[in-house]
Amino acid sequence: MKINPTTSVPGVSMLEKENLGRISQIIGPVLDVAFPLGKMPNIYNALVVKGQDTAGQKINVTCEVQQLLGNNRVRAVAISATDGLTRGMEVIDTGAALSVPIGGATLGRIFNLLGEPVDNLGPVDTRTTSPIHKFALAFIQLDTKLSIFETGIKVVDLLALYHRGGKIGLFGGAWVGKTVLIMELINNIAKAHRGVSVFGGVGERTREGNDLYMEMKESGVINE
Ligand SMILES: Nc1ncnc2c1ncn2[C@@H]1O[C@H](COP(=O)(O)OP(=O)(O)OP(=O)(O)O)[C@@H](O)[C@H]1O
Repeated sequence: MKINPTTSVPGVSMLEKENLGRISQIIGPVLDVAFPLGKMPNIYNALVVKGQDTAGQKINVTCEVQQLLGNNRVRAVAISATDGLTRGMEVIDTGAALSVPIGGATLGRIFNLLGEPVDNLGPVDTRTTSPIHKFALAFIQLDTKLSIFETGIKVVDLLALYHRGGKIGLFGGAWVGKTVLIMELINNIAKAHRGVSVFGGVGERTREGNDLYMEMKESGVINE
């Protein structure tokens, strides 16, 4: 059974309660969690830490299992800050990878990595969700007719074509224009199509993510 940690509110379902672990080590964003014998979560499962820090503030941190360490321990990476987490805290295995909303309702919206809207434009229809880790399509399912995904950026469309339905990464040295290029892509694609859905990654916590967020705010792509 798949559970979307972002939609399993309020509280935690009984199924989630069944598989509880405890934090055994925290190093920055990396958590080691010990689970009962025979109840190890799978790699990529989402774990949720809910509790209170020493100041009484509520904590709700989602992590993703990256490694099985042996001795019933897993190593997970937190998707948000781990401030306030302490050893011994309860960790819930949600039994599934993180899922995010997909489909028409997501167009023109901006989400964090948990699939929660961060553009203050209200809730999004979360009936159709998809896990963030999936197997790639089989060759026979792929469209054999290649087509170009036009970006409207001349140098890209001419020299480094994007394949429709493919994935792209943007790598470059410091201050060479990665953020500007991403902004331009978002802007052109949103105008050319019905909109664009933006899912933030761990970068949300980095200066890169903040730059992007601020620029989108200034250019009116998001309202806040
Ligand atoms: N095509 C361009 N022509 C002129 N200036 C540009 C161009 N692209 C980006 N810049 C300028 O270069 C600077 C760096 O751009 P940007 O922030 O997009 O780089 P970055 O690669 O994302 O940087 P960082 O590695 O620090 O995240 C900015 O001042 C931006 O306005």
